[in-house]
Amino acid sequence: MFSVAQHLDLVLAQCAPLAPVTAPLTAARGLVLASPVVAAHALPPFDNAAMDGYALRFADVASAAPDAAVSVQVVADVAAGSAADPPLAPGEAARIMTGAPMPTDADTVVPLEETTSGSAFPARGCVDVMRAAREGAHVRRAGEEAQAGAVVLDAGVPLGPRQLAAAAAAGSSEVTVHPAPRVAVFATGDELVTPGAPLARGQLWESNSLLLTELVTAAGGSVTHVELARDEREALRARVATVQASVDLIVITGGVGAGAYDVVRQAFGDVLDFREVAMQPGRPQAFGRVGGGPPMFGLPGNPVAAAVSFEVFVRPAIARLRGLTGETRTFTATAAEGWRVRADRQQYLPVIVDGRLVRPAGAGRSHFVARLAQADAYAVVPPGIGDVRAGDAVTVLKATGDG
Ligand SMILES: Nc1nc2c(c(=O)[nH]1)N[C@H]1C(S)=C(S)[C@@H](COP(=O)(O)OP(=O)(O)OC[C@H]3O[C@@H](n4cnc5c(N)ncnc54)[C@H](O)[C@@H]3O)O[C@H]1N2
Ligand code: MOO
Repeated sequence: MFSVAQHLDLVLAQCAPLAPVTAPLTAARGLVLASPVVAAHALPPFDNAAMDGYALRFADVASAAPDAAVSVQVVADVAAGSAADPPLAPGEAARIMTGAPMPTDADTVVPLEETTSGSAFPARGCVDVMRAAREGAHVRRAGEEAQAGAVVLDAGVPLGPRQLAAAAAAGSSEVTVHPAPRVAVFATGDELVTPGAPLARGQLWESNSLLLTELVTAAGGSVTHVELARDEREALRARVATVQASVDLIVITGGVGAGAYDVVRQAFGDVLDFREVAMQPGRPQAFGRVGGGPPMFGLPGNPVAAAVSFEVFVRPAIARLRGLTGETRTFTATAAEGWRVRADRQQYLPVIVDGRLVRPAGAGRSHFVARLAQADAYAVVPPGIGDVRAGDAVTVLKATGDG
């Protein structure tokens, strides 16, 4: 029997970050940076106004007060996007809009609310300044957020909405990223039929391929192939051989047991590592490569076992292929009620999370796929701990797709 950690070591040793590619920002969401993003220019690129108002020399209006306004002559108008740099003589000002470049001759912006201009906000003529805070007020300085060449995003960062905005603001149109792993999902089992089709005696509606497709997608993989395979050894080998050149990972469920018709073991028993892992559910596991193919998982067919095996082994493998490091998926919670635990295996019990409390979702049997829908995480109880009592602190593994 192998520990969970030992089996995870075997898996991760076979998974390396995928070779970097260049992607346009618009196609990079969810991908992980392989190279840092550096600022092509200073951020902001030029001194600019932080408020709609008047750009002027502070010295001209330093004495301004509500009862002692100082008049300035507005001689120019600078809109955002304007390349103009109007000269300003002492006592002169330019009307300026938020984001517009500061005239070289000005050092301060007086917001329109601090003048007598009111809603008229004139672009020419005399305006009375009632207050000027300080020299440099309401000016956003070139480079105050980042200097040209500064690292804005480090390698290893996953690109979400805010990171993509930062890359765009830094002047990047494309980024160097690890591509999303392409994943093939196979469900196996002669007893399985498509959901909704009539069931004959001995048949079951197939759910693992959808479960795994959605889990892979939510974990940042790209499912490019989904197939329901029959319990025929040569046919499964042929299908895997056909698909493996065009994917980065293969996930098969069912047929890893020692039963007479367990097709994954029959087809790949000589090339994959078939292991008993000290976990409940998910004890039978298979992993390895077929020929020069990509890493391949044989997960147990019981749906809860497949779901747990995904979180414990497949998700970390996908994270590694994506170039992610240090993904933390666990947190500590308190058991709202107790439950039984087998002492010889690491238990993964589907639980309902309620703030910092967790309680079992359903009975935690490995074929209870309908009740799995109530769970939003798995309580992880290491071997040797024994039963959990109400009030105990427990480690909880987040379920993919629930944040
Ligand atoms: N004699 C023993 N029998 C079993 C053992 C054992 O140690 N000795 N282990 C049990 C455990 S634990 C598990 S888990 C399963 C693993 O077996 P397989 O991976 O070969 O899974 P299957 O036999 O193919 O299926 C198990 C169960 O799950 C249903 N299933 C399978 N695939 C799907 C799917 N895509 N969608 C929905 N349901 C699926 C299948 O119909 C079976 O009911 O072995 C135990 N037996
Ligand atoms: O360990 Mo099996 O994986 O319980 O259902």
